[in-house]
Amino acid sequence: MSASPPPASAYDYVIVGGGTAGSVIAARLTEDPGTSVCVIEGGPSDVGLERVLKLRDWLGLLGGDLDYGYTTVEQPRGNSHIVHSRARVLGGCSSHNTLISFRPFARDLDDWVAAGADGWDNATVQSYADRIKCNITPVAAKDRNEIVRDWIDASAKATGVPVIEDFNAATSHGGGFADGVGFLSIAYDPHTGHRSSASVAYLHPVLGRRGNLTLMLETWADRIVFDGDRAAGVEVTTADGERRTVRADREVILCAGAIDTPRLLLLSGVGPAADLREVGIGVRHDLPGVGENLLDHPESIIMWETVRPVPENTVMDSDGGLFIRRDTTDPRPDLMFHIYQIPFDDNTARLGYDSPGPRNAICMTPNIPRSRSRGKLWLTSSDPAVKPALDFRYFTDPDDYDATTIVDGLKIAREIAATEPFKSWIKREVAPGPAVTTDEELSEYGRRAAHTVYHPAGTCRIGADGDPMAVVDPALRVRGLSGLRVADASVFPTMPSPNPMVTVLAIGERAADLIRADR
Ligand SMILES: Cc1cc2nc3c(=O)[nH]c(=O)nc-3n(C[C@H](O)[C@H](O)[C@H](O)COP(=O)(O)OP(=O)(O)OC[C@H]3O[C@@H](n4cnc5c(N)ncnc54)[C@H](O)[C@@H]3O)c2cc1C
Repeated sequence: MSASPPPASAYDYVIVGGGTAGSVIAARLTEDPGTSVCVIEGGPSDVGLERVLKLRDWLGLLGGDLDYGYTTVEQPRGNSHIVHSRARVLGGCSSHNTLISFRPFARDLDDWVAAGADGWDNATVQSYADRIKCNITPVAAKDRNEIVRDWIDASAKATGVPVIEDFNAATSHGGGFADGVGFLSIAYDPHTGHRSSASVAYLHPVLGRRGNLTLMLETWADRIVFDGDRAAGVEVTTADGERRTVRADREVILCAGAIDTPRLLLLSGVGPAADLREVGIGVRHDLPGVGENLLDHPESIIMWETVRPVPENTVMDSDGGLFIRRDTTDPRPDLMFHIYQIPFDDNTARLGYDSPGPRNAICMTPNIPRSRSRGKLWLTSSDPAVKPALDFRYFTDPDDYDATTIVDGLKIAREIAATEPFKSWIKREVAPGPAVTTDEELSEYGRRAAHTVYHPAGTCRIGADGDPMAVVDPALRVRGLSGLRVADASVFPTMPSPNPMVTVLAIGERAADLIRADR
């Protein structure tokens, strides 16, 4: 099967990035046979690529040939060793992530509207989430691991939160939930264990069937080409090293993700003028918000050795979630935990902790749903091959809210580990270990062993017209230029409380409508 027609010189729309949002937009726009779309994707196809499609193998993809692997600058109050995995394959991060699927909460979207994202209210965004084609389902009965069941029971008992059977049922038409614990909802096929990623759900069914959809794989977008203030195409380097320009008669749509979309704008002279001049890039358009407002969900880890091997059945070794609400003035949870049924030990091993065998560890990773630290991304060179600098400024918020949240999380995790039926699984606490007890010690350990839930976002945020730091308007058009839109995780004004992929998919769905409406 030929995946797509041979490249032409011009298309109606050129999409940079066949990732999570890019796959949705490409599929939706080409439903109209009269609209031509070219997707420039840095990675290969995932069709038939079993190591990608088999969801349980996700961890093996991190750090490999399908991972761009972005490091950070030194984090004086956090962990300087975090590597931010970003997928280099069709489907983007939905092709190497864990596909945990949460709709955003109503209050998260109220925050967006308050930040100037007119039209991104809860009712509208949920109606786009209703359209998502990925197969999102709570963990199937056969995949429900005994230790996760016992952890859910113990969490409910220790913390008083309800057991929730389907988290998204509570969110989609109910606005969200305050707290709860349960098996996660995951975008997968329980019969095959395969991903239901953005590429699987949106592109695979149409590849080779739509003459108006062209994929340029293993092709890197180096710069946006402008005709005056209008984006007229993209300069790319193809798999065999050829440099060429792919022209867009209508629009260029950037879907390269929260790191590579601002990187491409900056390389194209769109960003903070002084920063661009410093690296010798001519200023096309002074847009000070590009690369600012770098958001994430930071997490830490507590690990135990188990008395007997953890049973094998699972979706992807991280099948349960717990939400706690400490601040009762807000309807949303403010502390989340994933459970890992494997030793998730990169950061603890670096700190000198031992690691139980592969089937003899259980971990909890408390994370901060609405972290108050804000980071920045910038270029250190005009060479497109040089990776940008990322400074998440982890744990730098003035009230120490972020570090306090992690300390609370580690303490709650210990209470759960002391509660039956989970307690009977535990042989010993491996990290941070029983000697680490005071808030100061827990904060120090929690920040040094910190990790990312892999959710960078916000670096080209939506905002109102008068907001100088807004990069795109509420219709996702880059401010001050024409023919150029951004649609991916970089447009988030603030971070949705839970895992963000469903929000990104909904952005893709709505972006397609906004693009069609402007046509
Ligand atoms: C390991 C991991 C686990 C995660 N787990 C979850 C989870 O369980 N649930 C959840 O909700 N979220 C999860 N996330 C986050 C979620 O996957 C992302 O927020 C989301 O997929 C981002 O989508 P995007 O469209 O913004 O970017 P991406 O999906 O990253 O798409 C960007 C695409 O652009 C391409 N690209 C980039 N630059 C260029 C260029 N210059 N030229 C050509 N192509 C380019 C890339 O190859 C990629 O395909 C996880 C992320 C990771 C990394």
